[in-house]
Amino acid sequence: VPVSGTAAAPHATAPSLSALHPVVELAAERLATADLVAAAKWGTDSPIDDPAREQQVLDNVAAQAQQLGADPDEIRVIFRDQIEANKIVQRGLFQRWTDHPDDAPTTKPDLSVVRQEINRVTSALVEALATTTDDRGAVTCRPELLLAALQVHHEDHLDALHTRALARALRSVCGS
Ligand SMILES: C=C(O[C@@H]1C=C(C(=O)O)C=C[C@H]1O)C(=O)O
Repeated sequence: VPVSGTAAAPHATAPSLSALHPVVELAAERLATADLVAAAKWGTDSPIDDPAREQQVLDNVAAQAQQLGADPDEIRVIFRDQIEANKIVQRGLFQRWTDHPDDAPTTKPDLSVVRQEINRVTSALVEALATTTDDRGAVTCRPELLLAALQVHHEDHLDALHTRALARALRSVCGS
């Protein structure tokens, strides 16, 4: 009798994914870019908070939402949370690197290149939000979101800092 969950078929008995799984996965992917942003800013004059760039991000997602037939204001609110969550990770890493200089990054990514990656994930997340408008308005949204968050937490091996930031990022996904 074959043992279930062996290396040959690791996902054979995996539970089905919640409709909101892509939303959570992309929110986590966007948060993963915060590590690169923090490394790009560490030891430079670039501040963690960049209000002009934030405005650009919010205007872009609102315009994309409009094109996709989603509610631009709703998408803006959700992205304010993505931005706050991103800064939680950056601040957490700055604190960690201040306390433990040996953990500080030794290479500095180019912020403009990292922002291109952020733009890509941002756009995919707006799409995922637009296609889950009905799921996000349903009474099942919160349990589905929690299930998806637990799955992504497990899949991505999120540490405490990224888990806390992910919870912040998902605050308004089911409405406020
Ligand atoms: C990610 C950055 O840091 C902050 C977070 C932003 C975001 O999540 O889009 C935008 C600007 C900054 O306030 C960045 O500077 O690009």
